[in-house]
Amino acid sequence: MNLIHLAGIKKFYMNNNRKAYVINGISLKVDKGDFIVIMGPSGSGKTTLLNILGLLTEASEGAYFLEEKEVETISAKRRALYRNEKFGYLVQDFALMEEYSVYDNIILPVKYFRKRDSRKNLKSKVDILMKEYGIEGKLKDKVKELSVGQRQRVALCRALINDPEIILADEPTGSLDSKNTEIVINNLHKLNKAGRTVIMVTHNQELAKHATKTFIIKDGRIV
Ligand SMILES: Nc1ncnc2c1ncn2[C@@H]1O[C@H](COP(=O)(O)OP(=O)(O)OP(=O)(O)O)[C@@H](O)[C@H]1O
Repeated sequence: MNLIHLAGIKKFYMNNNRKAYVINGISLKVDKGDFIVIMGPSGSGKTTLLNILGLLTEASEGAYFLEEKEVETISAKRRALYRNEKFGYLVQDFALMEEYSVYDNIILPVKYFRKRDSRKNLKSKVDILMKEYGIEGKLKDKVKELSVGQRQRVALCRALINDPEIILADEPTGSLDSKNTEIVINNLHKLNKAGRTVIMVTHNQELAKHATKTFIIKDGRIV
């Protein structure tokens, strides 16, 4: 069973009453345990594709099968649940809330979509993750007080708080020096080896060498 199957996906935005296609007929398959790398020039549609994969953006045409269920046929409510439970997101510059505590940043995905966790349960999940990534003791610190390395670990904890099967990473190393890039990549590899599927957009050719599949996108198509 494919974890993900995209069949002829297109996405357009209206520009002066005309359809401007940013994704123009992409078909691909992702298997459980894959480490997928998506590359391509700036503006080629990589982020849009990642957002479609992560159920953040709806495709305009084509079919998206998630575990063989066509996403279109899933109710909006269930889709939101899937989005939050199946996917963890890691983005460039981490998109953390600077003025908030580490704890509040990590639980953000839970806060928005899932109320089922008791406070105590949640706290213990956060503790386990923070320990795993060596930032225990930073729970109440504001993110703006942290180093780059600590921030990236907070971002990883946030991506993992719902124990997602799939990690979507959009240029997670884009703004990092080589040491921190290596740490992020090693962490993604560890998570992949532990059974999580990773889909990563990157400009860094070096990082593609670990991929199980690499897709090069140009003008909204796989080339
Ligand atoms: N909401 C939107 N409305 C209109 N056009 C959009 C929208 N979002 C993205 N685009 C356009 O879609 C194209 C693809 O954008 P996308 O961000 O997916 O590219 P990318 O390959 O990730 O680029 P980069 O490497 O620079 O981040 C761009 O031309 C962009 O301007």
